[in-house]
Amino acid sequence: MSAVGLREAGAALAAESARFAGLGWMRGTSGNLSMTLGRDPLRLAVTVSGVDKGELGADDVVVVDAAGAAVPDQPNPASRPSAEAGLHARIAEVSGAGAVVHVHMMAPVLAAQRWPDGVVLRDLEMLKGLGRGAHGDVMTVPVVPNSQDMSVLGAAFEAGFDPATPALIVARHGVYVWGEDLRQARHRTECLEWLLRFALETD
Ligand SMILES: CSCCC(=O)C(=O)COP(=O)(O)O
Ligand SMILES: [Zn+2]
Repeated sequence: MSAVGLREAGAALAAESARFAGLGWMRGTSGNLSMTLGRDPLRLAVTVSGVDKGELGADDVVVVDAAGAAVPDQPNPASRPSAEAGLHARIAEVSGAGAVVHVHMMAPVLAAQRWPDGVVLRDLEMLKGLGRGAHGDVMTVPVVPNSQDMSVLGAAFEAGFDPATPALIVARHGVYVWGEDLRQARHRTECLEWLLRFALETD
């Protein structure tokens, strides 16, 4: 990808990050976002590591491979990709997603604590926001244990992957949501947060 194209991707990631930070879902330096740039070989634009994601600029982006490692010849060679880039890459590869969102909102972490075998959602209009039916359809959001090893998290994700469920909760950590692009991934994230809060507050 050209430096100009990567800058555009970085600007889109920065704008989305600012929205999530504004919602309080990327506190401190938490959270990270990615966009799929190419599939053969897999390439993702991912946010940089360890900075306030509400303050990103267009250059705060790194291109990574299928393992989440920075590829050679980056425009900003000093920038480190998100520590969770490897899981983004696995999700993008397995699901075909064009964008992956990872935020540290509270509802999925609380839900995973209460339902560690998966969070069951049913009979709610907001399920349509995740491509499901509002009646008679049951969506179980998978929960995997947290790990600092992205290949462990990636394997756990893949073992429970359901193409009709574009979300994964990492216990005591946060949530991953994906879609065909950043906008769809954001809408799904917003709807999932609503659904999880409903589940928690009505249980
Ligand atoms: C307090 S944030 C801990 C790391 C984390 O879970 C996260 O989402 C941010 O990691 P990154 O390397 O993308 O900054
Ligand atoms: Zn995280």
